[in-house]
Amino acid sequence: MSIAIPLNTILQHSPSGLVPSFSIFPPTPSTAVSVRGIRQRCLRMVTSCVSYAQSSVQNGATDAAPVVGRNQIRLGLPSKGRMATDTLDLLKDCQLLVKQVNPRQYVAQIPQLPNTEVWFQRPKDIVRKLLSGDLDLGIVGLDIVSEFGQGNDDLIIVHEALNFGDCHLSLAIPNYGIFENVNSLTELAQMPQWTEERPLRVATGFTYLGPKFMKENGIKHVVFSTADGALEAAPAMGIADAILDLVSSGTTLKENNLKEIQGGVVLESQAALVASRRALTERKGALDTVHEILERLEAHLKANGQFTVVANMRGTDAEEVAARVKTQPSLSGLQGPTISPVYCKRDGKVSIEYYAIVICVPKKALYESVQQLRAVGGSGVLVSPLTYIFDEESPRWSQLLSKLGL
Ligand SMILES: Nc1ncnc2c1ncn2[C@@H]1O[C@H](COP(=O)(O)OP(=O)(O)OP(=O)(O)O)[C@@H](O)[C@H]1O
Ligand SMILES: O=P(O)(O)OC[C@H]1O[C@H](OP(=O)(O)OP(=O)(O)O)[C@H](O)[C@@H]1O
Ligand SMILES: [Mg+2]
Repeated sequence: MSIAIPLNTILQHSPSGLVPSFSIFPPTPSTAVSVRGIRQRCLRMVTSCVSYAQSSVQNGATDAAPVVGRNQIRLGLPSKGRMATDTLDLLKDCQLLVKQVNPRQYVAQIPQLPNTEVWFQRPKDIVRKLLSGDLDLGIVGLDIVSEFGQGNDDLIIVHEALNFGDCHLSLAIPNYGIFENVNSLTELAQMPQWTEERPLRVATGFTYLGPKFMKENGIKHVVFSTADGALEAAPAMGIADAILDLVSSGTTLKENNLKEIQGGVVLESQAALVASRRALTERKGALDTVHEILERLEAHLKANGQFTVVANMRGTDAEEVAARVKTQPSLSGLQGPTISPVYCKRDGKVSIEYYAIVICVPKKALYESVQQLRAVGGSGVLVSPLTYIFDEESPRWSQLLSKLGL
């Protein structure tokens, strides 16, 4: 298997494989950050680039930044792209409003987390900076974590399903010409066209995951090229035979006469909360902060998929009503229904003829649940959105502690 990757890509994609001779962002102790401070830092960066123009370039700090060097916990969020707004919206929904004075200011605060500073970065730089110790936590797509984290043990996925940024990394080929009847990875690999002299040419921005996937699938004669975007044009331009890129709606593939193939999905991705193991174990306050963020995220995301449903039911006592409700599969709620007496006043006397039942139902099962409620005598059904569901303990928190060996 031969792999053709431009030198600059190799440099960017090897967080641990470089021997850099200078640092773009030298690790600095924690400071109160001002716009002037950032400007000065950028100026220092430019000066370094100029005076070391002949040197190799590393993306991020030279060495892993010392964990004891600063007190603030740093959370990296996407500075632009399709993840940026959704990330801020999710945090806002968790009452973690990010206060950014100006969209061009790359540092911000979350008043609810006074020991934490937010740094806006490109997603790939968030992963790089988690590895170099310049960030402690981050929200990025799993695709970027896999591509730029390269299986590094220091990266820990704290929450793998933040419910936005859904896409998958997939191999796609033209739906015409010699590929017309090729519909699987096996069929693609078995095409007689690919030889050592004329390998399958794949265009991709994923120069770590691409070759890894091909190797794992035993595809020998393959060569990779890379570009920064609009990869779907490569086959029609004659630059590549196939592409390996992110797909969400599938429109870009379709519009460029490309198709996905069976067995060609490299990974499924959505936004995730990621942390540096070193930061969580060594930086004071980092574990408490991630616990709070995780609890808020889980409570919000769990509630997001559910409605609270309240209905009145005529009955003789709470147990009898409960027994009737329990005959219906969609009416159990989180831990069974809550049933309380409704006190009515009739002829000057207080009596109990109705019971109020409260359940949480998955949004998708709402109509089915209303029908089931009616079937057992429910009336006056009220439906309202749920904001948070805090479990006794967050399951991901226990998983995190065990990953950290705590
Ligand atoms: N259709 C999609 N195409 C690309 N990324 C997607 C898609 N849907 C969700 N994502 C997620 O959004 C992340 C950011 O993608 P986006 O293209 O917006 O930003 P970027 O890659 O930083 O910018 P650029 O494409 O300019 O390099 C991806 O890494 C992925 O996790
Ligand atoms: O399945 P779809 O919904 O059509 O989305 C997939 C496309 O979106 C992304 O490109 P992006 O918009 O980031 O442009 P880029 O190629 O310039 O990065 C990705 O690289 C695909 O080209
Ligand atoms: Mg893009």
